[in-house]
Amino acid sequence: MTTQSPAEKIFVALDYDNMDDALRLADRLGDTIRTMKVGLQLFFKSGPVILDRLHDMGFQVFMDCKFHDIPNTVAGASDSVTSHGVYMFNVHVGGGVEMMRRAKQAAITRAESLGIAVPKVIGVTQLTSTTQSVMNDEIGILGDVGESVISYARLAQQAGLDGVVASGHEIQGIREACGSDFLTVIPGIRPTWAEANDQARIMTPTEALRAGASYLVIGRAITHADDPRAAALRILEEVQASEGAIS
Ligand SMILES: O=c1ccn([C@@H]2O[C@H](COP(=O)(O)O)[C@@H](O)[C@H]2O)c(=O)[nH]1
Repeated sequence: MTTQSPAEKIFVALDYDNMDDALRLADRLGDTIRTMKVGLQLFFKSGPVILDRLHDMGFQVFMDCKFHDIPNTVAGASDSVTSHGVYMFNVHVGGGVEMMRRAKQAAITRAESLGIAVPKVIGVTQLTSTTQSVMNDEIGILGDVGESVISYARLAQQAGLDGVVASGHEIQGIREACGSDFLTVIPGIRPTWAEANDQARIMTPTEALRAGASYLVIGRAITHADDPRAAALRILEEVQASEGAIS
């Protein structure tokens, strides 16, 4: 397993409503950050061309589309997103094992037919905006939110997925349950100087990397900063300054 630098472990969430702003930000970060996350807001405004533009600029793309549908439909969507050469995409674990299996299989089949790398397929567990009480009282899932995430991670692994999206608080439990090769992609990342906004289960970049996160997803702490590039560099400096934070 190759050791990655902190910058390689940070995915920047390009949550913009237009392609120009997204590409401008990506361009400003291009000498440090390797992977950009494209979500539904930007994708619906730009269309798939945003993926081509980011690839042309040399970025890897995490397509955060969170598929959740019947297995056949998710397999079709996985086939389509794979044909754009993305590095990673995700599906909701709540769709079940068969749905996740079909997503991964479709990704493998399409990537092999195109002779490209098979994308990492990642399962979304409990959203990082979900609190204990929202999960229990609104959604109606009983038990502890952390335990629910770990049981979803086990299901994702059983289905052959490469890892899960979870909060920083569950990294250690996922590693114990699924092993250290199973990827943990962690949003809800907040440096001490950033607002929590709508995120509930948050952690600082340094804490999450210390806990063993494979990747951090960071949006507003960078994109809403007065100087996004300075914010990204500050995060990298904080992480690098914390000895032993990087595995
Ligand atoms: O559980 C989840 C799954 C996905 N996300 C996405 O990550 C970013 C986080 O952005 P911030 O501005 O740093 O809060 C955003 O694109 C979400 O859609 C998540 O936050 N939690």
